[in-house]
Amino acid sequence: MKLRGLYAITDSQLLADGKLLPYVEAALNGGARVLQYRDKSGDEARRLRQAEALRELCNRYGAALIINDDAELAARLGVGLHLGQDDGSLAVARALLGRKAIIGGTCHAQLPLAEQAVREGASYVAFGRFFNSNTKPGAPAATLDLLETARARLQLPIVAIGGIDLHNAAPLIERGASMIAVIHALFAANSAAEVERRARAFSALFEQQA
Ligand SMILES: Cc1ncc(COP(=O)(O)OP(=O)(O)O)c(N)n1
Ligand SMILES: Cc1nc(C(=O)O)sc1CCOP(=O)(O)O
Ligand SMILES: [Mg+2]
Repeated sequence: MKLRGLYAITDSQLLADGKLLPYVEAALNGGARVLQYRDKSGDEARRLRQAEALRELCNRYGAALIINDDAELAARLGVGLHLGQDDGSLAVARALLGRKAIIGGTCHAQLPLAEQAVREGASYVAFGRFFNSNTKPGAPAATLDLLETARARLQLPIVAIGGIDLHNAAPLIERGASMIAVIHALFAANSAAEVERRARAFSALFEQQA
């Protein structure tokens, strides 16, 4: 599938109390093309149950499901994977998940990390954080210039992440981001209808620059 558009990432706090499935469905209905299941709890049974439900939803909407951090869970479900610098080897994950799986890697603000991720078989690279992030305030900062340089040097899709909202997303797409990954500005909403409205607005930014 083409990796372009809104990349929604779940958050266990924002999507507690029965919000996970309705809010994610609203994001998919609003046009999110990729969904990452990001859950830092060690509750394996719940993680498996939730990830299976998300896989069913994503299949229904023709979106890709990516599991954060957990190559074993991704392999068990036959879905994609996102790995950070401390989450294990991309090359090992590629061998485990096969050549068709979508596998992404965090590259912070460092092109050499992206070049290494390419060599190890990544499907996309992620740079960030571009703005102040509610979800991850301590993440190292990346610049728009880095994005432009990366776009010129790398042949694979680039994901931008960190503090992205409807007011600051457009320049990231203009400067080379194929996808924008969003947690707070998408899911910190009072209703599923509001999540869908935001997802539509994020997705429309890509149509304007097609
Ligand atoms: C699309 C995307 N980009 C970056 C990250 C961050 O991954 P990581 O550095 O491993 O941090 P955690 O998300 O695991 O806290 C991501 N998850 N997704
Ligand atoms: C999970 C994550 N990784 C980042 C990085 O820079 O690698 S920033 C981030 C949080 C993204 O959430 P929000 O859209 O709420 O800022
Ligand atoms: Mg990680």
